[in-house]
Amino acid sequence: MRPEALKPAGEFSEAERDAVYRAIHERRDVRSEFLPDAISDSVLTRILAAAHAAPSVGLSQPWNFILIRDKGVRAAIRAAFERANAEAQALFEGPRQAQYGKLKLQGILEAPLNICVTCDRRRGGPVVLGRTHDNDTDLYSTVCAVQNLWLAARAEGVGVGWVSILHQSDLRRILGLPDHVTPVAYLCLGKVRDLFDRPELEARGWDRRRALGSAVFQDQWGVSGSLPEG
Ligand SMILES: Cc1cc2c(cc1C)N(C[C@H](O)[C@H](O)[C@H](O)COP(=O)(O)O)c1[nH]c(=O)[nH]c(=O)c1N2
Repeated sequence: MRPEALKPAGEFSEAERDAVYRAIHERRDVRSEFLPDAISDSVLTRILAAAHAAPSVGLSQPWNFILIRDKGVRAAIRAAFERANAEAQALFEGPRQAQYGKLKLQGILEAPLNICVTCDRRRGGPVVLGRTHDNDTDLYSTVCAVQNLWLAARAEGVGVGWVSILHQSDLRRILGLPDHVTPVAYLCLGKVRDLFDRPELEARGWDRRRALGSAVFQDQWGVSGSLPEG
């Protein structure tokens, strides 16, 4: 280790801490609220730099960001979504099927910018530190980049919607991805004025957020559902 690379961790002021938590809690998945205005290059660069600062297995930084503005490309993706979405709707039964049909689950054409975040499965060579016993850690790293992007976008007043109702094969064909590159996230981005104050799927009665206590166990699976002590 080069000692000169170490510096005091430094404390966040209360306002800085509040801002971080605000971005986390006020981040939303956006499908309909996109404004048509272009995202400026400086804002986009900051958002992408935040994504690119994500943790990655063995520092392999396996992501790429494909910026998609072309209307023809977006129309092809939108058509692929429509096909996949019809298949998805058929998988739900009873009243859920009709309820699903009423949800808007993408803003591919309304958002001025789409970004496909991909993972290069060869990045870092055949043996990557930390990936030796879990080959999917490159994909997890890429998802970390997506989350950084999503949070930075919130702070910049830019909405992000993740569209996963797409056959990977369609994405590969339309975007010309080589076999060793996996599309991880297809994102729609645009400035927003209004945002839901809670997940839209909750506001529309599809599902509810679960209490933190139901997600936390002590020492073993399911031993208790209480919050950690401390
Ligand atoms: C991996 C993955 C994939 C998808 C999503 C998210 C993630 C993490 N979400 C968004 C999802 O519905 C949303 O995050 C939750 O409903 C919680 O809402 P907020 O993100 O808090 O607004 C999402 N939303 C949507 O309308 N269409 C989609 O295809 C997807 N796909």
